[in-house]
This record gives sequence, C-alpha cells and structure tokens, in this order.
Amino acid sequence: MRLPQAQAAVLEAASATESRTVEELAAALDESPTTVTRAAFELADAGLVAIEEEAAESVSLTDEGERYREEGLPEVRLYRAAIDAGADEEPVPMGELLGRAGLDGPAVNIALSNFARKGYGRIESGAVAATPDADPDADEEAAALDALAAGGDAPEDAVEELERRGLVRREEGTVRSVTLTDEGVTGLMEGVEVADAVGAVTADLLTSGEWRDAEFAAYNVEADAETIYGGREHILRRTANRVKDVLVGMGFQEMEGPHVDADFWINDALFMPQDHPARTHWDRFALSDPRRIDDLPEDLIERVRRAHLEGVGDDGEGYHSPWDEEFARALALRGHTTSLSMRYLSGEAVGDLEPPQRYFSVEKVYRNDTLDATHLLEFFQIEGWVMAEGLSVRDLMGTFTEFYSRFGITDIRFKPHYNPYTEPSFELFGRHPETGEIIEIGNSGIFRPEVLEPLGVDCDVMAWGLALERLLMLTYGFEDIRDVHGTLCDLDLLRSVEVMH
Ligand SMILES: N[C@@H](Cc1ccccc1)C(=O)O
Repeated sequence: MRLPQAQAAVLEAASATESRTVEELAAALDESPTTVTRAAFELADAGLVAIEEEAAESVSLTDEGERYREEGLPEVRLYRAAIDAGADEEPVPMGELLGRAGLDGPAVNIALSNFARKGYGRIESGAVAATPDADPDADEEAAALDALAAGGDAPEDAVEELERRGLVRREEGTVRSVTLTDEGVTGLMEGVEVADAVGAVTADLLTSGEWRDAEFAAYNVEADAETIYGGREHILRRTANRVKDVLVGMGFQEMEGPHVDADFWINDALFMPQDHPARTHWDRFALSDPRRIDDLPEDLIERVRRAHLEGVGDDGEGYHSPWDEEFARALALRGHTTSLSMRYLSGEAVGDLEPPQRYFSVEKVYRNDTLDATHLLEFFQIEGWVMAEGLSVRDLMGTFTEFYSRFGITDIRFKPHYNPYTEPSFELFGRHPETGEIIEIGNSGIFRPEVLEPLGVDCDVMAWGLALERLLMLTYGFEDIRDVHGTLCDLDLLRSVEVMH
C-alpha cells in the first residue's frame, strides 16, 4: 500500500487496541494537530482507521486571570496587607492598606467586592476589619487558577465564579481519537510504502518544473479545518448597496454632497424658521473651524430670506421673524441628507432640472441623540425625491410600497405627521419580525410651495428620508443596532450573518 508521508506515519503510530487522540499522535510524531487531523480523516475515508469524536470543554485563563495568578488575587493581597497592619485587632484605614497591598485603579473595587464575599473581613466607614482566622492560602479561586493554568481541573463552582469575574474563559472543542480498523491492521502487515505526495503547491515546485512529475494529495473537503475569517463587506454597507441597486432599478439617480454643510442647505432652504426649537433641540454638531460657508448663491439667499419673512404666493404669510444670513451660513454636520435634495432641486448641484426627475442618496447623517438600542449618533439615511406634475399622496405611498416590497416588507403603515417643509407629511412604520413591535422607519411628504418656489421649481416634488439601520432591523431581525455598528458590535454575528439578495 502506498500512502503519503503523514498518513503512513499516523497509520503506524495508531493502535488497534487503544484509541489515541490527535493531540497525542501529533506529539508523538512531532507534527501539527492540523496535519494529523487531515491525515486521520483521509485514512478514515479509506477505511484504515476509525475516528471517534467527543465534545470537550477547555477552560483557560484570561490575561487578567493570568495576572492575578502571578500577583495574587486583589482580595487576597488586601487581606495579607490587613493582617500585616494588625487589622485583625483594630480596623485600619483603607487608604493605608491599599498602598501596602499595592492596589490601585480597578483592582481596588475588585478587592473590596470580593473581600467581604469571601469572609476576609468587613469594611466600615472607610476602615478595614480583618477576620483573624481566615486562610488566604486556602483561597479556592486562587487554587483553581493555579490548577487550570497547569492544565488540570478545578471544582465547578470555583470555575463558575472565575468565569463570572472574567478571569477564565470556557471554550468548546472536539477531541478526536483514532483507532486502527481491521483493514488498517491488514494494510500495515502487508507493508506501507511512503508516496511522495505533495500536499501544497510551493513557488519552488512551480519554478523548478517539478510539479510536472509530482503526485498531488487529494483534497478532503469534508475534513474539519480551522475557521479562517477573510475580509468581508459589512452588512450595513451591503444593505446600502442593495438599496442603491433597488432604487436605480426604479429609475432613480444618485446624489452626492458634503457631510458638513451650511445651515442654509440643511435648514433654511427647507423653510425651517431660524427660531424653530428644532434648530436648537436637534442638537446639531456645529463646526468651529471653518465656521461658515462663503459660497452660497446670492439670488437664492434672497428668495429664501423673503419666503421666511413674507411667505410665498398671494396668501403666503411667512414667519415674520428675523432672518439672519450669518446664521444660515454656519457650518454643521448634516442632521439629514435633505440638504442634498435642496442642493439638487435648486440647480446648485447639477444645473436646472426639468421634470420628471428621480433622485436618491444613501448617506450618513449625524444627530446628537442619546445612544440606545435604536439610536446612534450617526446613521444612514435613504433620502429620495420625485419631481413631476400632479403628484399625490397615492404616488408617495405607492413608491414606498414598491420599495419595501423589494425587501420582503409588505405591511408598512403610514401616520400623518408634521414637517415645516412638507404638507402633507407622513411617518412610516414597519413591524419588527422578532419582537412584533411597530417601529418608525421613515419620514416623508410633499414639499411646500415655501420650499419649492425659492428653489425655482414649479411642479410637485414628493420626498422622504428613511433609516437604513431600521430597514436592516426589519429584514434581518436585529434588535439592538449596537450589535451591528460601533464599538459594541457583535463580531461573530457580523462574520456569520447570511447574505440576502
Ligand atoms: N428630513 C426628514 C425626512 C424627510 C425628507 C424629505 C421630506 C420629508 C421628510 C428626516 O430626517 O426625518
């Protein structure tokens, strides 16, 4: 029988009467467990060995656990310092003991919370009274740390406590044991010849031309292998791209524009009065340097100013409140991408547009919100608008129904709403697939004449801002947006979440 080197070695090292683990074989053969595992699976495929698998749990020390194993658990160090200072007879001020025990930073709280729990003593009004006959040498958690570090076992309740404290971590693994089958024994008796099968193509093999005569080992695609995570497009980016594809498919063109913009484009062009509470309570992220925009179309400034002061049309009223150009020139991170819609509708971005037109963007916006499961300080907005003659709310609803149905969402709901820049306005809601909760997914409406006339648009424009992250929640069932985005994100989830097309 001819076998590649690793397989021949494993076959010879295996026994018919005693199963040997992959780790034992690897140590005996001075090979890596990966090589032995692979060879064992190939031998098993050929019927020469049997592999038995057993789920096994291993417990290892975290960096913090390792540190305490070397330096002593903080509560034990506090107890020893307390005994040294005579705290078993008379309480000693805490500050003094912390210095003696060499404890500072987070270790102080850790020492204090475990000290009393383990019966090392009491802490009252800033002084420590130590239990005279406590035995720090018999500390079960310290003993467990030592035992686990040495590869041994420790009592379950000690391990649980250490795990709770973040000093050890449990890992699930599989232990594989190999035994020779009858066929394997026969094969061995008949004699095994080592074939020079090549396991991996090297640059040498290729340049020397040796690959022409080499015998290549077959791949075993069923063998267990270490998981290697390659780079991968983030689910949010992937969903953003999918949204773009859907909108392009619906006849929309993409807008682009600055993340930092003048309040003029973010608010004033939208007929948001300068003294509107939203312009302060929206908590904008203002820029201090540069502070203002220089480049604004003078004639548009004038038309917007007049719309704010006097209104638009015969029965227009306006706000009759002061309008300050400098206030409009202030720069901030955009709180919505409707600033882009203003730049495009005004002709500032790509020149004057004739109806019909459809535009969208899927871009970041910034709001000083309080972080929670459904709010981030920055998120992606799916902005969009349609410019055409004779648009109605029916068109708006139809567009959303069409858009969301492309993502399998067929039960969106509408609620009348108020925006200073649209009339009528609607908020959109969808049902969370896991919790069943109705969540807000967007805001929309038909732009008022006070917005459109200064921009020089004389037909209807319906528009919206939808939250990409909420769409993600509805399509994937995420419950906490922080699992997907930001420093608390769940890497395992991001690595393994399935792609939806
Ligand atoms: N700017 C609105 C969305 C919107 C855009 C356009 C028209 C109506 C509403 C928001 O951020 O909530």
